[in-house]
Amino acid sequence: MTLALPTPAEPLKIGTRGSPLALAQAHETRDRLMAAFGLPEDAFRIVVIKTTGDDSVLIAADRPLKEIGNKGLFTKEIEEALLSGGIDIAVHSMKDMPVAQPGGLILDCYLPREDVRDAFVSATATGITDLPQGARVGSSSLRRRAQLKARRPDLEVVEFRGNVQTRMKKLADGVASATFLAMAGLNRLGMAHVARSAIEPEDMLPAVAQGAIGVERRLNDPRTEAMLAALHHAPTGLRLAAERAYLAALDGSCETPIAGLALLDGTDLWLRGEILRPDGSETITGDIRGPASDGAALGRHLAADLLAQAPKDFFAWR
Ligand SMILES: NCc1[nH]cc(CCC(=O)O)c1CC(=O)O
Repeated sequence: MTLALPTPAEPLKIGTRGSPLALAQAHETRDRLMAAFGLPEDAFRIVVIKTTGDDSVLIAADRPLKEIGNKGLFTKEIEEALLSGGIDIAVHSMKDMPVAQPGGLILDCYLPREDVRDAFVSATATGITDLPQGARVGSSSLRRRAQLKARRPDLEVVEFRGNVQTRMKKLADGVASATFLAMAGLNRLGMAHVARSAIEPEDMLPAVAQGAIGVERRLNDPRTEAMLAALHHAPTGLRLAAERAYLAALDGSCETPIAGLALLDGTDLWLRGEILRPDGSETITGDIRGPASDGAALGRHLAADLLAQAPKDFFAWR
């Protein structure tokens, strides 16, 4: 079924970062809009926007992510373009999105969620357990670093950034024996074959919103509101409402090793959470079940539960 929509005079401008994954996500969004409304490709224009997060000096490969900070690193310039009318909608990896959007913008359209799992990538080992004693693993994600150290304190973790190709080259050059990538990104790039194994959430709980794409728009823009409403995947929206409320209540940023995942079980949500010390020396976990319509409340309750379990100095490194 195609939906009727007023024919626009101008192509709808879709804003995105320029990385291969960001472009794949922008194309998926465009393709879904074309299919939903029976529109031709030239009804859309994909506009690439460079963000602070794409600045190669600021984001120098050996600079720890936590030094750089993450508040809107990949989103600020894109949101400015939305507000100024340079673009009409913006496509984001929800994993990288701050929990609140700037005034005048709204994020209420999610595409169907991809695989939520982390991929284990290595030429020599099949998974975390068979890495040799003291092996070097590359990751700049505080969550993955902490989760890995919690399971294998003997391993050495080194900073590891860049796109998939860059990271594969670093592995080939022996910079590390293994790394992690999101299965979602690999699938969307048609590169699932580089995953040696997919790590189940029971073994490594993913980041909040991992695998989900969100489409942001201006408030008071009825045309994009109607278009995105038709695209929105409600089950993904219910899951992310719980996960993002949980993250917001923990005041999460990329300085905080936080994991969280909601699954739908009929009309109920099952939300699991984990917070860790950055060195993996302590892990606090919890879960909660309840009606999917109460997702945000479930998220806040789980966050409060984990915070109540945390010893006084648990967040001292913040
Ligand atoms: N922080 C970078 C980032 N943001 C989203 C993804 C992958 C796609 C996703 O999780 O939706 C990645 C790379 C990675 O973790 O491998």
